[in-house]
Amino acid sequence: MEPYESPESTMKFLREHILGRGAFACVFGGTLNGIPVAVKRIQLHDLEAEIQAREENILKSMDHENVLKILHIEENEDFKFLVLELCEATLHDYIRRRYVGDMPPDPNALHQMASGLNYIHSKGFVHRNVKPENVLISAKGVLKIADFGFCKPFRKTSSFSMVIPRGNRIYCAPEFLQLESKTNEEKEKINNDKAIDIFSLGCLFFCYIKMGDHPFAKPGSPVNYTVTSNIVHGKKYLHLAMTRDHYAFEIIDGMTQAVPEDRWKLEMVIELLTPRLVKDKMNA
Ligand SMILES: Nc1ncnc2c1ncn2[C@@H]1O[C@H](COP(=O)(O)OP(=O)(O)OP(=O)(O)O)[C@@H](O)[C@H]1O
Repeated sequence: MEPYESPESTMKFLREHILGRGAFACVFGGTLNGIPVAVKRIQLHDLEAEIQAREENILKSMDHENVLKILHIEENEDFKFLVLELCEATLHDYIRRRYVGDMPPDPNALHQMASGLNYIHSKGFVHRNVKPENVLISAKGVLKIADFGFCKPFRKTSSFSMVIPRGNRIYCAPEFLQLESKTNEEKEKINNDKAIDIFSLGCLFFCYIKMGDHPFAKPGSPVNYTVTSNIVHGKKYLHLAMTRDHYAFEIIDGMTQAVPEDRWKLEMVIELLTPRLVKDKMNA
């Protein structure tokens, strides 16, 4: 098949070279100025203009090692193309053991994810869809938070959709899962709160260390829809799957507190994941 060649730039990709698919996009391997890149192709009529613009504007404003970079944007009458730095795999692939390339040591991987998310928060955004599929792994084994389709500026009261990301909800905070039953004012507060991302990242940390397990799934039972019910009812099984003296126990427990105000702040998580403090904890 002929490659897609942009009429306005040096972007090229092969339609059969698919790196992944999401609910709204197909991602292809391609090149820009001869350099390998990922091209995220979004069907224009599939998405409201506001959502399309949101992802590209947010990505353009980000510059951090642990946040996926956007290199170029263009569109034709049918599609928008977001040209992104190329990664090798997602954390989902790693957990499923489909990716066996370079990875940082576990505490450093957690540190990288927390640093990327903290940067996103520092720029005034809540990501709202932190899950293994949305953390990418670069060829050098650097972790990058990606997919800003549900990301939202906080503090801004807006007509922003209150919809919970579709698909897998097992990383959603309890207050986020119960959004439908809330008043508009409560919905606004929850959607604006960085604490929903911190809860998701806490679940993701556990899933990463335990290669697919979930802190709200009974050890040995499948990680399925019962997890969301356990999250809502505060049934956490962390202590059955990880010893209390594990360097990450307190951190994950703190990040997955039921009450948003009680959840640990990312600054504290990042500090406790510095190599010196992890070493002290491991030697204690
Ligand atoms: N920069 C990249 N490098 C390599 N693969 C990528 C890259 N970006 C995305 N992918 C692959 O494409 C998949 C879909 O991408 P993405 O999550 O951005 O699409 P989406 O439609 O916004 O997804 P969602 O359904 O989560 O909203 C990812 O899970 C990953 O496998």
